[in-house]
Amino acid sequence: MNQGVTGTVPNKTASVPDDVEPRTLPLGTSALLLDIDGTLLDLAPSPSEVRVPPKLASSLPRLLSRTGGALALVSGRSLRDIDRIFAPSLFPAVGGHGAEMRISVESEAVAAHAPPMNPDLMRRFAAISELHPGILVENKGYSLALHFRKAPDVELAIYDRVSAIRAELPNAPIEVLPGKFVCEIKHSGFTKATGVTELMSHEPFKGRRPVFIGDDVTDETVFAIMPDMRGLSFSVGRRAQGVDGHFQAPRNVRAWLARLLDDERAIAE
Ligand SMILES: O=P(O)(O)OC[C@H]1O[C@H](O[C@H]2O[C@H](CO)[C@@H](O)[C@H](O)[C@H]2O)[C@H](O)[C@@H](O)[C@@H]1O
Ligand SMILES: [Mg+2]
Repeated sequence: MNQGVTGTVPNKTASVPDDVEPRTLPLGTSALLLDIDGTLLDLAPSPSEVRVPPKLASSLPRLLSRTGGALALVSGRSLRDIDRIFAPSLFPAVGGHGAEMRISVESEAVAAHAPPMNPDLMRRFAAISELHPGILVENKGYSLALHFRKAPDVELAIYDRVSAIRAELPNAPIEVLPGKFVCEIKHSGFTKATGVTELMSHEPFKGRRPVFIGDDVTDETVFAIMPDMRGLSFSVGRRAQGVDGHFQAPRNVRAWLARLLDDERAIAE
């Protein structure tokens, strides 16, 4: 059996054809780095309404074991939220777009890379939700997300208010991160890419080939560093520039992850 990755695009600047999924991976030498919302999980009307399908709940712990612990969730969500969603399973994770990190489920130690957001600033940004009852505030402690999926018409008004607050505080170490029907205000100085770079410097990730799958603009920082790490990247639901392939939807990612376990069984037999 070919244990390499097939179906990759040689010229990374070329546009990505339809559904160029990797066929299989050698789990013994790969590190699986997986975005959550829009990649592993289908999007839901609100952050608390996402569900982990039973098959994924079963395949992720098995993949964690088959990779010798080198599987990590790389998310904009806080680690607390990630653990809630995947309970009772626990995974290594980069949370809050690089704001926090847990390298191993054995130690459970969490490294924090961002201080709590200034309470006054937090209050001012949260008050933007008064624009419309459909705006949902997600307080991550070190950052704040304003969700407008239920009030899409207020997107511009939200960004205007955020810009006005930032203009009053030009030296505040914060930046604005747009996502899917969400405007997030976070500390500057860390990203999913800084998180992944740090994670990959630790055992059991160190020395493995990273394979990152993500769906959103915020995942582009990781797509960009994969070539320097001899890694591979795959986008979901859109053909992002510079990636090695593309999954049509989260269900395709989940099916591929389940197939990886079957492939490994075939290799062992
Ligand atoms: O980096 P990710 O794991 O993809 O997380 C990105 C953000 O995901 C969540 O918000 C998004 O998903 C919600 C549930 O499907 C959806 O309702 C919302 O519109 C999306 O923006 C999460 O709430 C954020 O904290 C993450 O940053
Ligand atoms: Mg995502």
